[in-house]
Amino acid sequence: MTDASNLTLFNSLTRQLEPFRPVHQGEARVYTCGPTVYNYPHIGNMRAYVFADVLGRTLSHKGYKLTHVINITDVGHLTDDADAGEDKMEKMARVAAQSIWDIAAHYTQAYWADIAALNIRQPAKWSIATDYVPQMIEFAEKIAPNHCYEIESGLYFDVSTVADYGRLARAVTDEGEGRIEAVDGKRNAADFAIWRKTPPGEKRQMEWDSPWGAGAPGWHLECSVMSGDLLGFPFDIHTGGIDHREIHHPNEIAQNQAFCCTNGLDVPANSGARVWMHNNFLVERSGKMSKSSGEFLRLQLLIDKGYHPLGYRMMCLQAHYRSELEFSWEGLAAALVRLKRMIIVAERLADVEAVDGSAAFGNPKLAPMLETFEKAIGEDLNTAIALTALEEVLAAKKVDPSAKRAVVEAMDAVLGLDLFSTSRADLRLRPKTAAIAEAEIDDVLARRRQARAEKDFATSDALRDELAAKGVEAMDGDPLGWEWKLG
Ligand SMILES: Nc1ncnc2c1ncn2[C@@H]1O[C@H](COP(=O)(O)OP(=O)(O)OP(=O)(O)O)[C@@H](O)[C@H]1O
Ligand SMILES: [Zn+2]
Repeated sequence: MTDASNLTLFNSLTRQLEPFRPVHQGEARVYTCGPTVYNYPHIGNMRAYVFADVLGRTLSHKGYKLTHVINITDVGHLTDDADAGEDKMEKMARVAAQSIWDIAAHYTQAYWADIAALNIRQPAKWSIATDYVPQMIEFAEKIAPNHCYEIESGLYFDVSTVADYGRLARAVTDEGEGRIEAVDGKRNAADFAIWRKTPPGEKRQMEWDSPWGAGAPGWHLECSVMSGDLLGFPFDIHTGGIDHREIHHPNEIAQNQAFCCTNGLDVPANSGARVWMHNNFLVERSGKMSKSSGEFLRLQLLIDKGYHPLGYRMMCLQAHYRSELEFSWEGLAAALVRLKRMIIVAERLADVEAVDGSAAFGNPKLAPMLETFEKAIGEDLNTAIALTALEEVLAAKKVDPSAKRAVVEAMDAVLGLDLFSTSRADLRLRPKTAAIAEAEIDDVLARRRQARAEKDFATSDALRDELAAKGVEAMDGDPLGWEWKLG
């Protein structure tokens, strides 16, 4: 099942599908831009990590030794990606009247809880930006003589000093929205701060001494430094949401070019990563994705409304990562039902022991399904088709159950739906607002079953009405075996 030659990925740098060729034989080194921990992540943010997780699982599945790094941005990300505005962390700390360190700790924990709930694997390392400030200063000192200039507000990177600035974004350097901004003394509109000085007379909560005065590193510098330090230039794959293709990643690439040239590294090394991959956005029409709106779409909100988080993972997998995905509650409910169908079949395999890979994968009934799966996932992570292959395996009749279990396990190791550890009952969460406890529902339903068995339909109907009055609908003969839902 591990056919390492069979993986193509869409490289945003070339806008083409390319066969994956690792920098180091048998290894895959991946860096994913992590969250800015100034607030809870919304489910759109989490789509970026589901995507990176599927990429990592696929690389492992194809036989590569994976080293995955995700960072935590706890300093330096401004309210405007185009290098203007206030530090998001400083701003939240001011509004909440709390220390930045407390804010960062709280929202990092909240993010990790979402990571766990979505069955996203732990990376080899979570790199915390504030742990790398000395390395950032060192990196900046190295590239400063040939690529940077100092003005009152900080040390700026001169984008005209590197070849082909912005080729990832395919942007015109000095034009376009978001690129014109008002820092006095900048040489080019696209130049960006790699070190922001604390203005005279002010004191920031997070600041460090540097050759350019007290201040804080720029967000783009952080990712260049952490990825290069932990994975070595060049490494294989750098991921992030599609918005990063426009500013953050072009700026990282410019810094990496400067660093690699300064350090005599090869030309192919100079983008830092060979492949840059971007997930498209999760969108929502009424704007609830934005953290500035009151009730924004957090994973916890989905859970509070009774949707198991793996239903959201399923929703992500149903779309290709490069397509925009529109969020709707109906779509989420449908994804959850689909997951439940799979789990019902998986429960039947619960006590079956999986046979050894080669015996299972050679099974004549399952082999074509496996081939479809391998091809789909190997073609730029086509999870939508991979899911249908998994469903075919689950539905296959007259197949040795141990072979079936082995194949389902192998496929689920890539998709991460956690089919063998999640039960049907786990999936049914009681919404926070429900006026009745589950035990009470179960009790009424048991009495109702008894009444029906005794053909006492008057009592049975009365009990059904009693539940309905509390917002619960009894479901007779539901094909998925759900006995009730909220009406
Ligand atoms: N709606 C979305 N759908 C998918 N990915 C997204 C979406 N919004 C942001 N992302 C990605 O989420 C990841 C985390 O982003 P980050 O924590 O920096 O938040 P952000 O981009 O500042 O979002 P926000 O402005 O809403 O706080 C990044 O890879 C980003 O590209
Ligand atoms: Zn980044």
